[in-house]
Amino acid sequence: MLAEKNVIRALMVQTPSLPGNLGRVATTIGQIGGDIGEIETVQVGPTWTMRNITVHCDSEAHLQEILEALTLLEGVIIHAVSDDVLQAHEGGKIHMKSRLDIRSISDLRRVYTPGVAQVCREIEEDPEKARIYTSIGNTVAIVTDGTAILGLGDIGPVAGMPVMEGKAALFDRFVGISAIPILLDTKDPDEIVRTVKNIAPGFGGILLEDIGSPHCFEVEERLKEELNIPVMHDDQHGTAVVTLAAVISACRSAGIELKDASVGQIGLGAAGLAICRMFKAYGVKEVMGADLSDEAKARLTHYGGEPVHSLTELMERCDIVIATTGVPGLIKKEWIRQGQVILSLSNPKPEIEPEDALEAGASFAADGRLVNNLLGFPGIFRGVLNARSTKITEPMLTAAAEAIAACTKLGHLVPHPLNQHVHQVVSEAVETVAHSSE
Ligand SMILES: NC(=O)C1=CN([C@@H]2O[C@H](COP(=O)(O)OP(=O)(O)OC[C@H]3O[C@@H](n4cnc5c(N)ncnc54)[C@H](O)[C@@H]3O)[C@@H](O)[C@H]2O)C=CC1
Ligand SMILES: CC(=O)C(=O)O
Ligand SMILES: [Mg+2]
Repeated sequence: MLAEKNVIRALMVQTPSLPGNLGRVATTIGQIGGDIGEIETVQVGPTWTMRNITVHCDSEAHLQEILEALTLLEGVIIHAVSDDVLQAHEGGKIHMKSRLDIRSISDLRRVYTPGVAQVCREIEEDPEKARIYTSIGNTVAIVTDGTAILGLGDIGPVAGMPVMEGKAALFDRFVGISAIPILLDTKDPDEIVRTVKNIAPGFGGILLEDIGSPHCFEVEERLKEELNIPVMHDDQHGTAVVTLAAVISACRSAGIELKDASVGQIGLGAAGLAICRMFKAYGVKEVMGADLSDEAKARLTHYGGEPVHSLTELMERCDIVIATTGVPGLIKKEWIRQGQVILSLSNPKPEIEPEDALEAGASFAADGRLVNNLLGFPGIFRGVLNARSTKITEPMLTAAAEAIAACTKLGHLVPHPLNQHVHQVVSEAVETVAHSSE
């Protein structure tokens, strides 16, 4: 089984400035099974070169093995080893910035008092003008109660903040939306709904994130009903959109008719139930599901899916298997059938490593790093905010999934997430549906 390379370190490495020396370092790292990420030249001396090399290792012991091997190389000096991920998080990942420069007294009077009072009056007379004269229409609240942070479970909202900051950074990077994490010190659905309603005037939309099931279902439904701005639980619908897109692409490459295929979902929580609902709504006839909870299985039945008794039954019967349980290593290699599509989407660790699934005979396999809701939520919100839509509807989500699939290369499951084009096409697809239903 291939290990997971979850230990990421930046090595400050000095080598002689002669051809082949970087090659010696890279070969040594590779021979011991380390994966090289970024290489940055930070300083060039008279006879030496200093580089920052990011290395992905299986464990601390594996890292030590690599360091020891490097120190045996003649002329190579390791000056520092730092934790790249922790370092990137120092001080947090986001920061609210002024769009206007404030240098003179007249700037001050225009941006702040007394000038600002005139703008307040305009908005008081016509609240719609808040869309023009404030950032509200381009701002999304990322709301969590910390109860299902990735697959780490109920670790609380503050421990979940790095995820929320990450989502905010992605909103900014991909679609220019300003997003603000809101951490809730309550898990009570009534209180969550009341709090989100009370803060909603400051936002153009609400992204619910990592709120556990089953209370996430009630919270989202009530907020959608009671607010006149778009609300979406990312773990449900963002994930369902990207999963459907990946499966459409897999079927296209494998020449399978998706609607006639049997789809099996392991884990019927927030992500899993929404995936089943989306496949049913897309016209897939056979959608099966497994969960430890009888209530979760009853919800699947309510939406037209078929609960199965065991994971092995599901693995035997389904052409396409998706897992969102948060349980690493849940799917055994020996359960995989030749040609199956296996999407083990739990973060930070999947139910089966894609390499293992492929080795066991899967035709396509991916984990939650690749098939990730980051391909969906930025464009979906850009689209509804552009259209000034008050809802995110099922046809919009289907259009988003089809847009992602349409810009996926044959043989791939999804487009590269850093490809700006995918976020733009999702946004355009959602906006088009929003305008057509006005
Ligand atoms: N790749 C992506 O874009 C996304 C991945 N996820 C991942 O999916 C996982 C679950 O997230 P949520 O649905 O929000 O959590 P959740 O807590 O709502 O759902 C998890 C479900 O899995 C079930 N489960 C747990 N162990 C099981 C087992 N051994 N067999 C069958 N069912 C089992 C639970 O009963 C529960 O219904 C997390 O690891 C999360 O990171 C979630 C959203 C997006
Ligand atoms: C990607 C994501 O939203 C999750 O794993 O919870
Ligand atoms: Mg999430």
